[in-house]
Amino acid sequence: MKWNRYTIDTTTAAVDVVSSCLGDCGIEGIEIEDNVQLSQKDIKTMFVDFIPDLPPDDGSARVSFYLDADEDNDEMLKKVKEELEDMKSFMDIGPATITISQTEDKDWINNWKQYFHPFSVGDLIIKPTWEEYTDEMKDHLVINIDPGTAFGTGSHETTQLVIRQLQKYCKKGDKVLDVGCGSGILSVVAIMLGAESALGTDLDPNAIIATKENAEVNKIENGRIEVIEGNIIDDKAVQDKAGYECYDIVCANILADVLEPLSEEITRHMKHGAIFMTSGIIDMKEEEVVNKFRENPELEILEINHNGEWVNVTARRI
Ligand SMILES: C[S@@+](CC[C@H](N)C(=O)[O-])C[C@H]1O[C@@H](n2cnc3c(N)ncnc32)[C@H](O)[C@@H]1O
Repeated sequence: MKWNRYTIDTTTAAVDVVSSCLGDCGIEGIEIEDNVQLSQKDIKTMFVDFIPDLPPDDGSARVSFYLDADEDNDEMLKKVKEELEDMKSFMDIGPATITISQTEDKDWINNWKQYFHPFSVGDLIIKPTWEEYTDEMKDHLVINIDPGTAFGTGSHETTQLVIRQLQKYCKKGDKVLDVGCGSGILSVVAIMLGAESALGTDLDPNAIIATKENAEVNKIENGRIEVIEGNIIDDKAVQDKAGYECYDIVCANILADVLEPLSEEITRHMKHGAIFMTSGIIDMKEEEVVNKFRENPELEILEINHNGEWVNVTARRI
């Protein structure tokens, strides 16, 4: 589907007013671009793979909206222009010029790919599926990843914290449960490190698709990576499918609010002595999560590691 993208040149001070004027015209869904750096507080509460470097903030901003390119946009555009003109008599909204460009859905979905390039975590190299193998990769374990619209290129600190724990604890023949598998990256890494099988679970149907595709692209034999859509914390059907007392390793890179109830449920699925490696915990929640883990008498905390603001807690089932 083709869209016309209309971009209004305005100022950071007027962004809210311009956005609400678009809402009044009946436009749903806008995009705001400015060069205001994210605060540390913003960054801490976001779960994003890439934070772009921005040029200096010059006070300018752009507000864009999208209209179906196959429809007549003239009437809506006239309405928007009239609203902007009205507003100009009340406050400075910058030039308020409107420029048009065309775009397609797939551009929005694939835009992030320009930032994703091969990188290493310890000895392991993580490579986007669309990039070529190079000579430097030949003595390394290389995994190919295309997360699609799921989370998990491997470049996020939280994913890397778990990958390092897998490198430390994953043994040949292990059975792995990957709760919140996203792109399936942790399951693929576990298999590459010698695990016998990995079961991924996720609430997001796109994660289920991405995990299957990433298993295939890494030439992992059928059946070694399986996936279930659903919530192991409170869905009996998912719990039964996953099975009990059968995993050597459970990895879960999910936010603290999910890990806390998960820490009550998960030991039933783990063998005695199995390892529970978690990440996705922002540092301000570390103490809360650690205390919650300590409430489960079957969990013994082995390690706490940090990467930037993110925390990994690794525990063992007694
Ligand atoms: C930060 S991503 C981690 C993806 C990947 N495992 C990684 O380490 O890069 C968290 C994933 O957990 C999923 N998720 C959130 N709550 C969940 C739950 N209760 N059960 C299963 N998956 C969940 C999200 O849909 C998301 O795909």
